[in-house]
Amino acid sequence: MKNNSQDTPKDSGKMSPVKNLQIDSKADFSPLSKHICANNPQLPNRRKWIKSLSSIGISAAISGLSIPFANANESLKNDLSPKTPKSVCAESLFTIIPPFGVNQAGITTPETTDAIFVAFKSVAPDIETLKTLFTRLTNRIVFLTQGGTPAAKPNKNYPPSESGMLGQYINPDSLTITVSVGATLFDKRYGLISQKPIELIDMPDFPNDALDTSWCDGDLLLQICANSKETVIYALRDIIKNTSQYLVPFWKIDGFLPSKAIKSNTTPINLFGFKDGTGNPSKHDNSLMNQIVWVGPNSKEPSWTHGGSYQAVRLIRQYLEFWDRTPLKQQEADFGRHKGSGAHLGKTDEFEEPYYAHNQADQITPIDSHVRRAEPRKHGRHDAKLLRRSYNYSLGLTKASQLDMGLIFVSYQSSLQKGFIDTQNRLNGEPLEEYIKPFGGGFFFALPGFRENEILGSGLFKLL
Ligand SMILES: C=CC1=C(C)c2cc3[nH]c(cc4nc(cc5[nH]c(cc1n2)c(C)c5CCC(=O)O)C(CCC(=O)O)=C4C)c(C)c3C=C
Ligand SMILES: [Fe+2]
Repeated sequence: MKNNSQDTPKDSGKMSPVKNLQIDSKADFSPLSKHICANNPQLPNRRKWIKSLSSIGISAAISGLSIPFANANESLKNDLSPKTPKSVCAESLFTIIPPFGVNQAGITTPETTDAIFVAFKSVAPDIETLKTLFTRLTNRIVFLTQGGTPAAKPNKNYPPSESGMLGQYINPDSLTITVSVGATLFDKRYGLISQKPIELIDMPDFPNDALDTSWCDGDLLLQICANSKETVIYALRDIIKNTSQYLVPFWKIDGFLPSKAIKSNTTPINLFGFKDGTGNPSKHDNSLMNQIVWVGPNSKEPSWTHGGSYQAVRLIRQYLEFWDRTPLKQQEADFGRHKGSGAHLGKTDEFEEPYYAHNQADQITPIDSHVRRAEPRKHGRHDAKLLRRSYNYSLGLTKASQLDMGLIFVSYQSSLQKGFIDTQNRLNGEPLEEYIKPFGGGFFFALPGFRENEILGSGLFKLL
């Protein structure tokens, strides 16, 4: 019988399939706790939950047998996009975001309270070893995101198979692990040059940037999201333990979002005290997502990229002490929205369109404001062809005894140029720049999704 260690399935460097158990995507993954989900008020009791698991074959996972991870049932197989689960309870330790699909999870799936972004340099000596790395990574993602019992305890003369920090059962906790690659992975080392996504470049300096190279770029980026700190830390430790021959962590930053907003599925409020995310395109609009987020067959991109997305990550320090001494009127003018409601200036509803959408001559929202520069609405909506999925960070104090806090700005887009770069160029010189300073991040390409029995990035490797 196999367990979930890094050698399951065979870690031979060949594109060996990932085997797994079947799980019913419609199964009840509501929490055991007494918490009542706003969108799932009818909770089953513990016995019912365990029954529902055993009836779908999870018992093998719970008892630590062969392949301790689960995957989607037939209906999920037929519909591979990682849809927002219908009865997600943000507080639930038991929510599984299926890792399989045409697109990776963690992009249009619900935001979580916690995240880690970690960039790695690859030390895999050749392409075969790189394939082995992606096989291992896939196996760990499949296990961690669906939970189960860690591998059996080994001989006491060896290190344990995992950290043990989550106890004897690993809950899925809405965990997603999204894998992206940087432009440097396509350098001479692995013979991948011809397969590079055409717009993938190292992140350039923008005018307001003060980039610190120790916080920039990387061969590979993991975005690890879940609804607790311990779940994201556990996942990162597991991945480091299982990939340390191939990957060296290069920079890492922890992100958080207000749990109140995540639980109630409302727009998170950022560190400046403004609702942040209101203007995003709807993740539930598949055709909009295909246009704005996912690389598709209508592009000139290499075919293996279809279903992937360009990812822009910007580490942006926010000068909070300075901001907190700024008059409300100025704060609202800088953003172009009201502080409490998040509505456009002069409006009351968060989602109401601004005056300038219908009349470009209107000045209620200053021309220079953040939202107006980002999304001028000169030709309708979505001038900014990107989907934002940002987190706050907190790194302690600067050498000047100021709060070292800010935004891990993350956007996904089908075109880096039409998405992040064009939008950033419109924002260059905005009044908000007095309060923010980008110091790191990078441009990456989030790999397409993978099916059960497939390996992340297999499309890329098959072409070689
Ligand atoms: C290049 C893209 C963007 C960067 C970088 C960026 C930084 C940044 N943004 C905020 C806070 C807010 N941004 C808001 C809206 C908004 N921002 C961008 C793009 C970037 N922001 C876009 C495309 C939009 C949407 C505009 C619209 O549709 O009208 C808002 C308003 C609420 C919302 O729509 O989300 C806030 C608040 C910070 C603090 C920041 C850097 C630290
Ligand atoms: Fe913004």
